[in-house]
Amino acid sequence: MFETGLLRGKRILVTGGGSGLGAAMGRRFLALGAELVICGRKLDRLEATASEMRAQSSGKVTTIACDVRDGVAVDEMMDATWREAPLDILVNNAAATFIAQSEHLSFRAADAVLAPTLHGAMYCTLAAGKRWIDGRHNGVVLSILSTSTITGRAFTVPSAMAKSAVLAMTKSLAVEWGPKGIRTVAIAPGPFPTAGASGQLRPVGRDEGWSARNPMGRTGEHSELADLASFLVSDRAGYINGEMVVIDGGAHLRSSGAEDLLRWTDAQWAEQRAARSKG
Ligand SMILES: CCCCCCCCCCC/C=C/C(=O)SCCNC(=O)CCNC(=O)[C@H](O)C(C)(C)COP(=O)(O)OP(=O)(O)OC[C@H]1O[C@@H](n2cnc3c(N)ncnc32)[C@H](O)[C@@H]1OP(=O)(O)O
Ligand SMILES: NC(=O)C1=CN([C@@H]2O[C@H](COP(=O)(O)OP(=O)(O)OC[C@H]3O[C@@H](n4cnc5c(N)ncnc54)[C@H](OP(=O)(O)O)[C@@H]3O)[C@@H](O)[C@H]2O)C=CC1
Repeated sequence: MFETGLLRGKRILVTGGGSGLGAAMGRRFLALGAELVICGRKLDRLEATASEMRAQSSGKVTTIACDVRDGVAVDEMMDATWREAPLDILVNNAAATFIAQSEHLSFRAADAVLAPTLHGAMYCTLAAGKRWIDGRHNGVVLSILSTSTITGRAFTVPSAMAKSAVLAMTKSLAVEWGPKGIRTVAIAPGPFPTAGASGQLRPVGRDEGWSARNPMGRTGEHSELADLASFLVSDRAGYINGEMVVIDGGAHLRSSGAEDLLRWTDAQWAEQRAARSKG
């Protein structure tokens, strides 16, 4: 789809790059000539993903264990990265979510989603941005958001709030940092099956009709999201700034995707909570 070497010479950090969509984007960036840094909390998973990537590509892959909820750890990760060379592109992909009735959310439960999804994206963006500005280096920040930024989404309220806040950051920094050579862009994916998203959002017994109800009759392919991300972070998209691109087959034009949960009974929710507390 793209010219070979579209991302040659680009150093890209993907947060949460050890699994799911982060790993899919990382693989495509490598194939297009980029050098990749992936971070997450679980070093063993990062290493396993990096080994697979190295087997498929000659590009350089570095892993860093980093909890993006911890600003000090984020600064240390950026220092370690910059010691070799400046990053060119940051992908804010790490996030957390789960379905729950909002009246049952404890403060800790709300923070378990807000901290990685909102604070993590903000800490990484600030840490990369200040280094780019100090070093007069151009940069791109791509944040992976959700169509909940357009529709809102019942039963995943902390995630919808966090993603909307990161969209506000994307638009605000486009104006503030654009003149300093930093582009900020975002993607709002619809349903793209991953172990993380399915585990958190699709417990056994939840409506199975997502594909059928999608205007395109299917969920997204990881390669489709990776293609869009590759274009948006590339110099070919150099005039796109402050925008969020939706990739969902048109699903959000029909519904937020959570309306089936309005039909869940209190007993079903109680069962969901019990399953969680059993681990
Ligand atoms: C519903 C919409 C469908 C529409 C379809 C449209 C397309 C989909 C759009 C999706 C948008 C976003 C998607 C994603 O983000 S997918 C990524 C999913 N991946 C992850 O979440 C990975 C990271 N997850 C985690 O780290 C954990 O799962 C967790 C989020 C739970 C955080 O772990 P942490 O160790 O920090 O937290 P604790 O286990 O210590 O718990 C902290 C408190 O949170 C409470 N909790 C945890 N899970 C639940 C739950 N399922 N329900 C209610 N409460 C929960 C827990 O009890 C703790 O609180 P208390 O101490 O007060 O008990
Ligand atoms: N799949 C889908 O349908 C959709 C996904 N999205 C978004 O796409 C992105 C990727 O999701 P997906 O691939 O599905 O799910 P995953 O669960 O596979 O991805 C989440 C990643 O974030 C990392 N992560 C979570 N918490 C932290 C933390 N505190 N510090 C560092 N890393 C962390 C996880 O690694 P670790 O556990 O090792 O820390 C994991 O690699 C997310 O932003 C999600 O909101 C949006 C809409 C739809």
